[in-house]
Amino acid sequence: MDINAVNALSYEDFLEIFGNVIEKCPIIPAAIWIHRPFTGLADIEAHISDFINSLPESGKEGILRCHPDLAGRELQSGALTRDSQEEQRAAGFTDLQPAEVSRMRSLNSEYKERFGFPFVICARLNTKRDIMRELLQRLGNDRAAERARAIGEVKKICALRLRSLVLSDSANKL
Ligand SMILES: NC(=O)NC1=NC(=O)NC1=O
Repeated sequence: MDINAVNALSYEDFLEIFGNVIEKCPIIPAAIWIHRPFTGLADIEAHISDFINSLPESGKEGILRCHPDLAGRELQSGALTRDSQEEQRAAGFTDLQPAEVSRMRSLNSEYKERFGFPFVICARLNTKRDIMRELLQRLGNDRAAERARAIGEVKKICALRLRSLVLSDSANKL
């Protein structure tokens, strides 16, 4: 789907397609729709980033809280969104050993205990080993630094989701 096709979408179709580029936060694409016509993928990303950056700390932490844990309850119960299921599978979280599952569960709860929001990382850009190492390392950050780091990861997840939505369609067109 090229950017002209994106710009021609009705609001409903735009939200249907782009509603989950930030996990379970349709308000963000709903808000940036007003900025069309977009000049390209980078323009959509920039408007999403500006919207997120404009939020107070509580809003940024709210976005983080909309993310499912990696290898968490939602994964175990099959309650993940399609995007998240695919990302967690790609990083190797769908076939963990029981010991790895409990390790992730205790690290995730230690992190949540410390920061008040879940550990978020772009799973597609990391292996499960990288992620466990990052989780341990980031536990040492202060809250403000960790909030900023996690929001940076949300933006990476969004960028990859946008690309797969827009480019995959054009790939079909080739
Ligand atoms: N807590 C998380 O980092 N969750 C996730 N990261 C991804 O890339 N997909 C997820 O579901």
